[in-house]
Amino acid sequence: MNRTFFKVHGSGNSFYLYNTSDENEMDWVKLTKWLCDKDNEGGADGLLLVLPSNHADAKMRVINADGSEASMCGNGLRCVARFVCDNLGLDKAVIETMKADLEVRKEHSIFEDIPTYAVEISPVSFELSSLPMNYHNQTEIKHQILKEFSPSIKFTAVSVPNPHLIGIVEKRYIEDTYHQKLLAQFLNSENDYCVDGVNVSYVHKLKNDTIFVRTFERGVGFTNACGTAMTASALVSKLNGLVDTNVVTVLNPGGFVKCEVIQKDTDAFELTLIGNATIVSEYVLQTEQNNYQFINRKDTEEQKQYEKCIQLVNKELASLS
Ligand SMILES: N[C@H](CCC[C@H](N)C(=O)O)C(=O)O
Repeated sequence: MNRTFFKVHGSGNSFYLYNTSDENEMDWVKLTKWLCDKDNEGGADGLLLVLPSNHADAKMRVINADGSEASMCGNGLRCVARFVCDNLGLDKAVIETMKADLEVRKEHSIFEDIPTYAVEISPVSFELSSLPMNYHNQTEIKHQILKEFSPSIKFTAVSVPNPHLIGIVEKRYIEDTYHQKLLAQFLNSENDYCVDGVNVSYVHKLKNDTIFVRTFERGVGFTNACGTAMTASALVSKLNGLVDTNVVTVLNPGGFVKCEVIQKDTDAFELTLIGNATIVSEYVLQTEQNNYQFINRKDTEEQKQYEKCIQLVNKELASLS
C-alpha cells in the first residue's frame, strides 16, 4: 500500500507529517523509529499525526524519535496548523492535543514570504508535580541554583504542558554543549528527579528583546529548536528581567521564532509561538508486510527560501558575539 508523507519543519525541528482518519492504521512507534533514523533521508525529530477530532478542527499526536509520545510540540503544531488551515481553507483553527485544545492562526511572514503560523502554548504550570519532577520536596523551582546539577546555573522548571528545565547560562555553556548534554542525558535516563525525563534548555541573553536557546529534547537529543522550550524560555527570561518586551525574539541553531508572553495574573500567562511552517518534501511510502520503503520524493522550493533566513540569523549571531 502507498501512503503520502510530508517532511516539514519549524525552525529546523524536523518531522514527518501524516494525515489519517484511522488512529490505529499503523504501528506508529515502529514507523517513527524507521522514519527518524539519520541514515534514512537524514532522519527527523519525530512524527506528527493529523487525525480527526470530535470537537476541534483536527487532532495532533506527536511521536518522538525514540517512539515515546510528547503531550505537545510547538514547532510541530505550526506545521499541523498550516496543513489543517490549507486543507480546510481556514485562516485560524483549533487543534486538539493530548492535554488541551489550542488555537492556531496564519500570521504575517517572519521573513520574506516564508509561510508563518502562530500557535497557542498552554496550559502553563510551575508546579513540579505537573512535569513531573522531584526535588527535595519542593513544589516549584524558580530561578534557583540546584547544587547537584551546577554550582552556578539558575534553573526554572515549567510545564507547557510538556516538561521543561530551563537554565540561564553564560556564553561559554552555549559554545560548549558538554555540561548541558551530561545533565540532559542524566535526567533522561533512570533517575529520581525526572522519572518521565525532561526537555533541557540553556538560555543566553543577547539583547533586551532577544535570547538564544539550545534544547536537548527528551526522546530525541539535541535538536535545531524546540518550540515549547523556546516559548517557556521566553517566559522565564521575561520573569527574570533578561528581556523587557512582550514579544521576544528567540534565536536557535535552526533559525528564529517570536514568542509573545502576556502576564494575566500572578501565575497566569498567555503564550504564543510564531514562526515558520515549512514543507520540504512530499514522499510516497510503500508498506508491505510491515516493511517500509520510500518509493518517491518530490522537493518543494521552500527550503531554499528558508536557507536565506538562516543566513540572516547567522549574521545576526555573528554580530552579537
Ligand atoms: N520539539 C517539540 C517538543 C517535543 C517535546 C518532546 N521532546 C517531549 O516533550 O518529549 C516542540 O517544538 O515543542
